[in-house]
Amino acid sequence: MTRTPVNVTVTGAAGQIGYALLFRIASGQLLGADTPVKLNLLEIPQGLKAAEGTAMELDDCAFPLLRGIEITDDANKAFDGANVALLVGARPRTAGMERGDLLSANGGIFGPQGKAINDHAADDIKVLVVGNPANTNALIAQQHAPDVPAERFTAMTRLDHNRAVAQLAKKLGASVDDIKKLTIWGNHSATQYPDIFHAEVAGKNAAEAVNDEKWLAEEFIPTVAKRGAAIIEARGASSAASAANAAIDHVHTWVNGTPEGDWTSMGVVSDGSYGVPEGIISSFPVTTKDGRFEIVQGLEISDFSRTRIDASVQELIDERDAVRSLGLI
Ligand SMILES: NC(=O)C1=CN([C@@H]2O[C@H](COP(=O)(O)OP(=O)(O)OC[C@H]3O[C@@H](n4cnc5c(N)ncnc54)[C@H](O)[C@@H]3O)[C@@H](O)[C@H]2O)C=CC1
Ligand SMILES: O=C([O-])CC(=O)C(=O)O
Repeated sequence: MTRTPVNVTVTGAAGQIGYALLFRIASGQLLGADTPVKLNLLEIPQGLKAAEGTAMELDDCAFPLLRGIEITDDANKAFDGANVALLVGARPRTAGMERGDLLSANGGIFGPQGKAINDHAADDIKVLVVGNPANTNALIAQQHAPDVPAERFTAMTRLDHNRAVAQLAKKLGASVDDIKKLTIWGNHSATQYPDIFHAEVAGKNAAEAVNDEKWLAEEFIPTVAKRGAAIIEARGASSAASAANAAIDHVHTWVNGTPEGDWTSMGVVSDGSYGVPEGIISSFPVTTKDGRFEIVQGLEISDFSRTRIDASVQELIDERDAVRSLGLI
């Protein structure tokens, strides 16, 4: 435990995901039990006091791995020397807000944060964007960081992945551990496509084990894709603990690797694989090793899957075109 601490920057630290996330990072669940961390918390001025309160509680946990907490409303300071950045803070959609307004408001956040990462983060920076619309916010940040390799900007679809694993396990009476190689394609939105055609349950093909295309089309896919809205409806607030858990999983897997015989889902910059236009940030099946990821190649895509992947990718293209026409990238 004599290692230099890893600098982890969290934006939106005083929000509900932040509250569910910071204690887990500080306890070692993000980077491992032998990796000390230093937390840099970025908030807007109105959020600073609540972030101070969370920092007091972090102190009170006496986490052995936590080597310091800085709180600021200045992105240049927050990302200074950052090795890992979790961009959680975003402008939520409020009543009467059009999509263009939402994209503009978030462009005003993720553009400057991307530039601050470009100018101040450590050379090995890894960025996860959680704040919605996550894929396009990640694209905006990436486009403002020309000196950072594009593949270091990722968007979170791990919550969707975990939701899909849980639903599939429930349907088959299997354990979540038995489910492998499930994929979320496309956007973190209601158009996402959770794909079980290459998934395995205890070594057998999951789609064959389910053998029920009606359940797939009418229950499984909509349940996973609309789970965020269902949580808001039930809880009166959006997913927070499960979103924080997925953020931990995403970074942990990116840093430590996917197990042999499995993959995960991450929103990553497309290299043109599977007909997804180069440059947009779309969810793909990926394997990770030594802090790098690779898009899984060579999967056969059925017509059922193709239509759904294309629809979600089209939404990402439309979002990219909208932020382009607003001058945000
Ligand atoms: N990708 C995914 O799977 C999921 C994404 N989300 C998204 O995560 C985001 C955060 O969710 P919650 O924590 O529940 O929201 P929240 O509203 O509780 O917290 C957001 C925090 O961000 C702060 N913030 C706003 N602008 C900021 C800026 N420019 N810099 C730093 N901080 C800023 C706010 O002051 C607030 O404390 C939302 O956009 C939500 O839609 C939520 C669940 C899943
Ligand atoms: O819709 C939201 O704000 C929350 C969200 O992304 C999710 O739960 O998947």
